Amino acid sequence: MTLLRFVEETGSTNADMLALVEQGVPEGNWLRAGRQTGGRGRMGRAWESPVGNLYCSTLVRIAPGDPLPHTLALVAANAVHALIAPLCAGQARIKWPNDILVDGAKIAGILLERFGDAIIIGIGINVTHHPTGLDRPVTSLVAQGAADAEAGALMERLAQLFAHWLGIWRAQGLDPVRAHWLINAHPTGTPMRVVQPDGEVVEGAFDTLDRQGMLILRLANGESRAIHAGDIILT
Ligand SMILES: O=C(O)CCCC[C@@H]1SC[C@@H]2NC(=O)N[C@@H]21
Repeated sequence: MTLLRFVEETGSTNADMLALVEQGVPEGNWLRAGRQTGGRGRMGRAWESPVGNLYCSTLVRIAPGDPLPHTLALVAANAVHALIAPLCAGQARIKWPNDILVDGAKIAGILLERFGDAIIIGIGINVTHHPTGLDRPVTSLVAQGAADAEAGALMERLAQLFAHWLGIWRAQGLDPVRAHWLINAHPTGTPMRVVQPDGEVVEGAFDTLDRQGMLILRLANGESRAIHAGDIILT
């Protein structure tokens, strides 16, 4: 059963969900905040969180037989893409591992954090606002022409879409989730630069996503490189 909770303001819905997980909260719970004062992004970055955008977190308790936990990033990306794509004037695509871009500008981000058998999945969607002054293009649903988009209504639809893709991941495994992700991600051959967590930068072209959810990069010399973590810059 899905349970949606709302708070006007918090530090981070991921941090709050972590506290709920420690109290034993079951799967299916969602927490949404109107604004965050300490929103967390990937790679230790902050996530600007003014009123008007969607900030929410849920949890999945890993059960025996589940696919690899980190592949929940693909479940979340499929759900967020399905929510956003029909509302945007431009083309929405998934960027590995789990950003959603519209015509190359970031509109949503997903942050997975693990606590014991629980994976916390935090989702931020730019609805009415997007940050300015970044070194990368960003956009929002309103900037994409979805003038009526509203965070609360989006939250309900997102919870349904996430439950749908989680059910497929559990019942059928990663393959159908991966296949759908590939249809909606950057096409094979897309040039990209990968900044790995240790700072190493690798240039290449997107080849595919392997069955562990790793990005397979084709290097200029024809070799393949499997990337398990990093920041992707489309070049
Ligand atoms: O860097 C990214 O792309 C991931 C951003 C994730 C932001 C969301 S907003 C709701 C949840 N709470 C957080 O503190 N972060 C995530």
